[in-house]
Amino acid sequence: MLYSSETPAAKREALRAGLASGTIQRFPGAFNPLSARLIEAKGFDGVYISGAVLSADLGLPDIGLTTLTEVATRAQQIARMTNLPAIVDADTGFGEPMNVARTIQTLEDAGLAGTHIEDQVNPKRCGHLDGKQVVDEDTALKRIRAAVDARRDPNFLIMARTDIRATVPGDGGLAAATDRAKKLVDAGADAIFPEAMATLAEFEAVRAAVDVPLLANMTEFGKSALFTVDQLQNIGINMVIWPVSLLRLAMGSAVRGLDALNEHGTLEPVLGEMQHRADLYELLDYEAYNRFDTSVFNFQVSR
Ligand SMILES: C[C@](O)(C(=O)O)[C@H](CC(=O)O)C(=O)O
Ligand SMILES: [Mg+2]
Repeated sequence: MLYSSETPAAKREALRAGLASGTIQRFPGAFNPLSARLIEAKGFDGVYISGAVLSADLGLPDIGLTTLTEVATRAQQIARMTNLPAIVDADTGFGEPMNVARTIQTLEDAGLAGTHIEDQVNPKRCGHLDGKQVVDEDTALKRIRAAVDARRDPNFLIMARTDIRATVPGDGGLAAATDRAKKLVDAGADAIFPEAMATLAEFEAVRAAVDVPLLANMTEFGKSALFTVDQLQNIGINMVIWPVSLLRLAMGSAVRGLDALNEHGTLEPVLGEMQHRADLYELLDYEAYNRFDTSVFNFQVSR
């Protein structure tokens, strides 16, 4: 109850072990602390905390409007609800290299297992939109060096994301991405997130270029096709995220529910789409709170 029973240090060790295991680590995106519990209950390996979801949750587009304080606060609320390692999207690191250093220490303090810092200019864009721009190599490497130097727990995962692929048309973009990935690793990045890869062959090219763990972003309606876990595992990807998917599913369901309410004046026809009260209480571990204090849990739920 009250949740996680694992320390942040133990979760970071588990993440490192998972990435070294040879089995791809599956990280769906939690859109709130409760959904992190569901991800754990369903047997996934970790929880991703998306900047796009964090922004959308506030009703904002994903264009660098959220602050470090907002991101760290929400990430802490999510991370502390699960025993799984959680990694959070830190966008461009919230400023210059010294801000990046502060970002890393703040996210360590918030109990995260790791983060990714990208090489877009400020203000950033969703990586799957056209018209985004990246910073020059020197600036990109300085961000990663600052991040690595700032961390106190050597197991806190610092992943470098490069958005350069989609900023250069054709094969030149892929060459730029493999080149930047290598340099980011030399600068100390523990893992690479090559953003907006169009094909499996493109992921394979990055795989051949660097030895560190690689992340694949299976976000829907973007530039990458939706490869399966097996396809990604077979080409040596170490971690896959579905960053916004649970929010999209939940919002899709909310749209259908409101339409049904407009049409029928009751939600009776969509009860099957809903999580039952009993399942919610199970996910919340209501009974553990009962054991703690029987005066709190003094009712029955009927199916
Ligand atoms: C991974 C990502 O950075 C995120 O914030 O979740 C987004 C996802 C998306 O907008 O679909 C990105 O790919 O830029
Ligand atoms: Mg993002």
